[in-house]
Formats: sequence, C-alpha cells, structure tokens
Amino acid sequence: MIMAFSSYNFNPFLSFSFSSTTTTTTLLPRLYSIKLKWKSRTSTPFGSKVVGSSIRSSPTQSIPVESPSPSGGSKTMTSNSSALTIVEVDLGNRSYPVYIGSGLLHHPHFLQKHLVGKKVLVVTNTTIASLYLDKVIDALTRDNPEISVETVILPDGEKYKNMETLMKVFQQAIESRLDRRSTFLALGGGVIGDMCGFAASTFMRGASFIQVPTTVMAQVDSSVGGKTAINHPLGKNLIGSFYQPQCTLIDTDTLTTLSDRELSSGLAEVIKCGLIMDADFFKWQEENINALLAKNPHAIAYAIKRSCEIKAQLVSLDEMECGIRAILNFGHTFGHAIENGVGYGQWLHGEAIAVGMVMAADLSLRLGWIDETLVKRIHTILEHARLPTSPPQCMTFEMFKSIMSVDKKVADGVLRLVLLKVSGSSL
Ligand SMILES: NC(=O)c1ccc[n+]([C@@H]2O[C@H](COP(=O)([O-])OP(=O)(O)OC[C@H]3O[C@@H](n4cnc5c(N)ncnc54)[C@H](O)[C@@H]3O)[C@@H](O)[C@H]2O)c1
Ligand SMILES: O=C(O)C(=O)C[C@@H](O)[C@H](O)[C@H](O)COP(=O)(O)O
Ligand SMILES: [Zn+2]
Repeated sequence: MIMAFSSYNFNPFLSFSFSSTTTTTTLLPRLYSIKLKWKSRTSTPFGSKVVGSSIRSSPTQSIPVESPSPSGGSKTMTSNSSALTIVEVDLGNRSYPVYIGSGLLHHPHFLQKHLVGKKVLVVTNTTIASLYLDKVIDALTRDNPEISVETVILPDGEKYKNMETLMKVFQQAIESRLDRRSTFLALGGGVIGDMCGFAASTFMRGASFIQVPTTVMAQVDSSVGGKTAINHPLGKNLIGSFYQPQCTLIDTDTLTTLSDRELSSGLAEVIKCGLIMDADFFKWQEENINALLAKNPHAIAYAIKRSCEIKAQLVSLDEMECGIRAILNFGHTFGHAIENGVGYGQWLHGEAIAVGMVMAADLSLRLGWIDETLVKRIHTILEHARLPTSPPQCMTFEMFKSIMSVDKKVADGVLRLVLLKVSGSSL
C-alpha cells in the first residue's frame, strides 16, 4: 500500500490537498479514486481573490480501484461471412448483445428477436427522425404485421435532457397505451439514449428497452452499460437509474451523416478507453487518428468494437459502479462541471471530457503517478482529434468547486476523483 499526502497548485488555478491510499501494480495504467479536500488558492486567472474550504474536514479513506482480470466478463464474436461483431455484456440473466456492423438496420431480425410485447415506442429527435426513423420502423415491422410502432420526436439538444422532455415521453407512452410488455427504442445519440432508458426504467416500474445509437459517442459508450439519466440545473445526470437494454444495435452506416464536431466529441471517449484500460489501443489511436477523423470504416469499426469490449468488461464486473466501473468516469468530474458551468449544450460532452482528462492527467503528474511524456501524449492526441485541452475562460475556481461538490462520486461529503497511475513502462 502507498499513502500519499500532497498539496498542489492545479492547472494552474485550482489548488487541492489530497490524501490517498492505493495499491501498487505492475499492470497497465491504473486509476485511483482519491479523496480531495479543497485548499485555499491565491487568485483566479481573472484576478479576484478566492478562499477555498474543505468539503469535509475529517480524515478520509480512499478506495483503490483494481484492474479487471483479462477474462473479465464480456465475449466478442466476429462473423466470417459478414462484418457483424457481437460484444456480449455479461450480466447473468440480464446479459445482452451489442451488435456492431455496417447496414445492420437492413436486417429486421436483429431488432425483432428482442421485442417482448407487440408495441414499440421509438424515442428520437427532430434531426434523427428525418434521417433514420423510416428505416427503423421498417426494420421493426417488416414481415411482422403484429408489431405496432408509435413515435415521440423530441427537441434536439443536451439542454432538453431534462424532466420536461422526459414528461413528453411518458405522455406519448400513456396515450399510446403502452404496457409493461412494450418496448422503448432509443434512436439517436447519448441524449436520446439516456432519456429513453430512464423513461423505460420508470414507466410502469420498468418496460423493455432497446438502444439504436447513431453517434460515435453513443456507439462507443452511452448505449452500453445501462447508465440512464436526465440533467438537473445544478448537475449533470443527477437523476437516473442503472437499467440495461435488451440489446444494442450499432449500424455504423448511420455515422455517414454525423458532423465532424460530433465525431471528435465521440473520439474523446475512445481515447479515454485506451488510457484507462488498453495501452496498445491508445497507441493504435495515436497511429490511426487521421483515419478515424476521415471516418475510415475499418478504423471506425475497430474503435467501436474495442471501446464496447472495454466498457462491457467493466460493466460486467461492476454494474452499479461500486468500484472498478468508476474508471469509466476518468475526466468526468471536471468535464461535467464544465458542461454545467458553461450551460448544457454549449460544450459537447466529449469536448468537456477532453479537458477533464487533461486536468486529471495534470493532477496525476503532480502526484508523481505519471510522467511528462504521457501528459504530452494525451495533449497531442486530443489536439489531433480536434478537441480542446484547456478549460473555458469563464470557469472560475468557485464554479468548479461548487459544481463538483454535487458529483455522484462524492461519498459522505468527500469528493473522489479518478486519476491515472502508470506502473512500469506499459504506456
Ligand atoms: N449513459 C452513458 O453511459 C453515457 C456515456 C457517454 C455519454 N452520455 C451522455 O450522452 C450525451 C451526449 O451524447 P451525444 O454526443 O451522442 O450527443 P447527442 O445525443 O446530443 O447527439 C449529438 C448531435 O448529433 C445529432 N445526431 C445524432 N445522430 C446523428 C447522425 N447519425 N447523423 C447526424 N446527426 C446526428 C443529434 O441530433 C445531436 O444534434 C450526454 O448527455 C452524455 O452525458 C452518456
Ligand atoms: O458508463 C459509465 O460508467 C461512464 O462513466 C461512462 C461515461 O462516459 C458517461 O459519460 C456517463 O454518463 C457518466 O456517468 P455519471 O455517473 O458520471 O453521470
Ligand atoms: Zn462520458
């Protein structure tokens, strides 16, 4: 066990003190939950004087986050005859497949075999409905006249990921006479997936749920693992549930219509996956970032597959984020503060997470847990991915402090952060 107590000027305008307990390892880059107490700082970048305070002053105990065993939980099958890959999220009797491939929406059986009852409510938004709704309705109903499909088309944007919009979903569900055997199908990015999943988890105390993600962000991350949520004005994703879908269907062809900015945003989570779990994957990303930005189908398919495998493995080990799953939150404590601080939707999720990872890497460096070379590599790959690497000018120390104090990783008043630690020369 290593005990570390340190105090640092941060980034360079936040100042913290730490106490942490970690276990050593010779494996890959490791992440550690650390307890954080706010320390005083001298001035903001904008010149005003701020004095920080402890969120909690009593001694803290940190939770070491263990690396999963290589065999940990998920299975991947790649078909020889087609480009279909199936990543299994292994959760006992709630296990489900993540289908990944080009043109999968042309094949009705992938969706139809996971329908429980005869009614489906497709939850989507104004942008995606005009692109893919007809295709999904066809996939749900072709050669299957018993299936009836209702739709609810929500306004587009993170700023609508809230209770008011959720009520529109319930309204449609009730008016359409959905019952407990009905299926909620999320067609869209992470905003739609998170809201639709939350609606499914609470409608009549739980209906069926299918994810059809259409952004890189949703295909590499949000459609796998069962975190659902809406935002609160005071914090991101504060109201939600863990609720797994019956299946996730990733038709990579849907990415052809995705904007470059959204593509980059999704790549932030791919980069996160490499950093937290797979040094070779991170190296592969460094070598293939241009292919990813050009939407090279092979590069994109590999990035989705590997990210889903990593996520499925972590979720299978720790569905409810009692331990190891928290490493998927690398960069998110700072990132969520940015999303909330600048106003939901002003910064994309992946943009905020990119800066959050830079901030977390900076803390890791100051603790002596990673070296300058890795910090530089993180900056470089994020810049190549056309992602920001500095916090927005408007975010003051007080804003970070107050927003981060409601982070879901706060335990008994103490904020816990996920940081990188490299043992050996794995990265
Ligand atoms: N549950 C989880 O584990 C998890 C993981 C990561 C992110 N998230 C959440 O996901 C949200 C971000 O998701 P996102 O980045 O997908 O944003 P998003 O859902 O807002 O989608 C981004 C934009 O792309 C548009 N769009 C979607 N698919 C498209 C397509 N194929 N072609 C053209 N345009 C398309 C959308 O209409 C939207 O304007 C955040 O709320 C974040 O908190 C959740
Ligand atoms: O699935 C997880 O676990 C993650 O942390 C994935 C994150 O990329 C995602 O943004 C998630 O919604 C964040 O979770 P939260 O619990 O911090 O809201
Ligand atoms: Zn995320």
